[in-house]
Amino acid sequence: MAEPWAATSAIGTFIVLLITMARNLNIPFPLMDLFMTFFRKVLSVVYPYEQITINDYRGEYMQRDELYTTAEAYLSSVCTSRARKLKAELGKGCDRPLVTIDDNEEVTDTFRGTKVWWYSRKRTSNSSVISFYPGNEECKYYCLTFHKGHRQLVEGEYLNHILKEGRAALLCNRQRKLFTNNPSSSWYNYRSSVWSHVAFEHPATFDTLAMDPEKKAAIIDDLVTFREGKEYYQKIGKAWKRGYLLYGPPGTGKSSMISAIANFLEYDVYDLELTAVKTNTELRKIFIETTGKSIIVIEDIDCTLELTNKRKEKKKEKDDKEKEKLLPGQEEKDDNSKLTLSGLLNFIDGLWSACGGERIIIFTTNHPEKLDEALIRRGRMDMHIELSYCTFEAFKVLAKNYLEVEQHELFRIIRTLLAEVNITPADVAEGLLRKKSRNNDVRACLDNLIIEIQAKKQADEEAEKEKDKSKAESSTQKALDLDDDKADDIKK
Ligand SMILES: Nc1ncnc2c1ncn2[C@@H]1O[C@H](COP(=O)(O)OP(=O)(O)OP(=O)(O)O)[C@@H](O)[C@H]1O
Ligand SMILES: [Mg+2]
Repeated sequence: MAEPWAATSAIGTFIVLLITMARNLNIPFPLMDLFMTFFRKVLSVVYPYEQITINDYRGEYMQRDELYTTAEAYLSSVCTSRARKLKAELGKGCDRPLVTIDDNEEVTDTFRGTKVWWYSRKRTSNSSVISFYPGNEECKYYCLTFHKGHRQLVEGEYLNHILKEGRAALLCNRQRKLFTNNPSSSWYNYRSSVWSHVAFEHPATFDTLAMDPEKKAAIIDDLVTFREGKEYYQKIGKAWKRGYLLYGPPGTGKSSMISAIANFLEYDVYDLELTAVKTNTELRKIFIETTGKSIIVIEDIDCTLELTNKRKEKKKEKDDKEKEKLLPGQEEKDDNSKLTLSGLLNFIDGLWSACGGERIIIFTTNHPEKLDEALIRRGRMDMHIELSYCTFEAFKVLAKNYLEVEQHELFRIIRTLLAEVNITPADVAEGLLRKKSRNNDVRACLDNLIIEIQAKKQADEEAEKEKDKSKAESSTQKALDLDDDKADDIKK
């Protein structure tokens, strides 16, 4: 049997010839119809192929069909080596050109030992109506042709295989994004949406992140387990999401770690600015408009909302008094008209998290002790990660990245100093930076760092002395005040 496309074009030419002949010989239509029915029956015996058409656009509003885009990506990743005519396109949201088979080109693919044929085709409309929608004048489509004996395999498994592999290929090729939420006052403009985005291009990775190697390995292990845990999460009945609380002093790498996680998992980042959110209802809308394979970040959570223990307690007393005056049902309505801790908690572990694929939520703070326990309990913030002052191990990572040195005689002095002084990786990184004034010299950079750490040590010691001095002064003052009180009592 000839290849399907050779047979198809031969049959096509034969039919065109027949119709032309029938017209020339004035053969009546019913007779011709009878002949065609008979011809189709014979054809189904001698030509045992069936085909599925996958159109580029579909529906009343001409949306792009996902099966077409995933098939395109699949063919681009799997079959282009077998095609002779290719085309390259820079798709929307992609950071690399997509090379795929050109129009009117054919390729074959083999799935579980079964051969299938893909034809890329273009149909041009004869209609003179001008359409707003793309694809109305010109429709591209793929014809997937297969032996009729393999119909079940193609419909049941091969198309799903195309979807899965094509989605994975699209994901590899896409430009990742950094989203920020727009103030709700601008949502009602038809052009603006809840989130705006730019390309996410932060270069921080786990290789450039200076921290204890064991801790780093544990975090990477946790992320890999999460990424590969779809079936496991389903089995244990948990939404596929994970929360990380990053805490530590300013400049210890919390934001850098978020970028490292995003680059490692190849996820988008949604940087949620809570101060721009006024109510729980707005928060719900914002969360619902995030997509799967994303990281939702709330930086400096202790500064953005009244979520700290003390403020909450004070407020509780006030709220309790006010609630007593409210009518039944009014309380819930009022909670939705402002942003509350319970509103935030609802969305961390509420229903939203179950839809649309895996998500990670990350909070950062300089003061974890100020946060409400409910907010950071395990199950919400599953892993608490402390980013601390620079240790010698962390310094070695920075030295390797910044100066490309793994050993140096000055490392010994730096090791001793780092054990005594609290200095952030940000300060160490700045001290190591290659500069023209340091002639890009490794020794000059390390010397400069030693000077900086020694200066920090001195400053810390002076601050400590100052603290002791003021402590002593205040206790002397207290003692004096006490003496005065006693003297007054005696006088009385
Ligand atoms: N652990 C680290 N490893 C590598 N570089 C670091 C690290 N910590 C800080 N840096 C450097 O310092 C800069 C500031 O760090 P980063 O913004 O990640 O700190 P942060 O903990 O988020 O601080 P803040 O609490 O003020 O937001 C980074 O751009 C990076 O160059
Ligand atoms: Mg930060």
